[in-house]
Amino acid sequence: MELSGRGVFLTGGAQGIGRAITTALLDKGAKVLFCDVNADIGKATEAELQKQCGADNVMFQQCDVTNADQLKAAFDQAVTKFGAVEICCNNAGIMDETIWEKMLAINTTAQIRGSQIALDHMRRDKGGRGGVIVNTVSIAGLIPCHWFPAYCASKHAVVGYTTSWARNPMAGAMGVRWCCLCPVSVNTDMMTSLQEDQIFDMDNFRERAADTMLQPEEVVQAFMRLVEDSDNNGAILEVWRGKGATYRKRQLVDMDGVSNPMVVDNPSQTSLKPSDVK
Ligand SMILES: NC(=O)C1=CN([C@@H]2O[C@H](COP(=O)(O)OP(=O)(O)OC[C@H]3O[C@@H](n4cnc5c(N)ncnc54)[C@H](O)[C@@H]3O)[C@@H](O)[C@H]2O)C=CC1
Ligand SMILES: CCCCC/C=C\C=C\C(=O)C/C=C\C/C=C\CCCC(=O)O
Repeated sequence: MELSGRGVFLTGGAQGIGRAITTALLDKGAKVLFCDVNADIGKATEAELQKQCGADNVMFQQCDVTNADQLKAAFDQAVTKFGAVEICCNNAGIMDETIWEKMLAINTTAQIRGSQIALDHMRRDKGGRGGVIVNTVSIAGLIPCHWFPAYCASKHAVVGYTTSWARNPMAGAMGVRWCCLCPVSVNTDMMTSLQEDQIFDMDNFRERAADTMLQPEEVVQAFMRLVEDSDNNGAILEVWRGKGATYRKRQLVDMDGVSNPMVVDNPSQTSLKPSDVK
């Protein structure tokens, strides 16, 4: 997919992964409306990016993605400004097990709602131009994570939702691709400002994550691959430090030659050992 001139809608773009993706898309000539609940950081980011890339090419809209009306209005604003949206990135997310219902509203419900709004606008069988919907998930959407069970659930749900739409028999006629971006831990505010009680067993996770942490730019490369590969509907792209981005395959594995074969996602990258299989 050629990106120059394409209209983009992205949530949670004031900082972190969303800001890095926005910057990279602008560098490739796309036009981006990013929204965020944080108006101060959003406006500051808008000013910096407009200076770098031109005031007509990038725009910020304050929006709480859990507010359905605000989310629809922000998306519609992108359509009005750019003529059409062909790339939608549902990216806004939080990690805080103490407010898990709000976390599910942001990480899951709003990503589903944003996807539905984008699909309605993009689908070719209803007069749209087609496009791609990329949902920022996480490795936590693919494997169990005892440090943050509700976050993990919020991300697994998005993988199920996104890949289910990709399998729709009408997908070809709709002309809309569905992708999951699944990085391991990334050095952003989400990670650096996390408080002790927001996840379980923080010290253990810190130790585990120290060697595997990505920079936002590494996630951007993976995002670009998802958007630019035009034959990847239903893709789940994992991003691990040192291994770069790899498309994930589910495999039927006979773990120990004794138990029933089971479906495992990339066994070498999970903590599963044959002795774990009951
Ligand atoms: N940082 C990490 O280790 C990883 C993050 N992710 C996912 O990447 C996405 C982006 O996260 P980061 O850039 O790391 O975090 P971040 O905290 O740096 O940025 C998230 C942005 O989302 C915005 N946001 C939060 N709630 C919102 C709401 N209700 N409405 C609108 N905007 C809202 C925040 O204001 C912030 O600007 C999230 O979905 C996160 O789950 C995935 C894997 C690893
Ligand atoms: C030290 C503070 C950690 C704060 C974590 C903040 C954000 C993390 C967001 C994620 O989406 C986490 C993504 C992946 C972690 C899941 C598993 C890591 C397992 C690593 C391994 O097995 O090597």
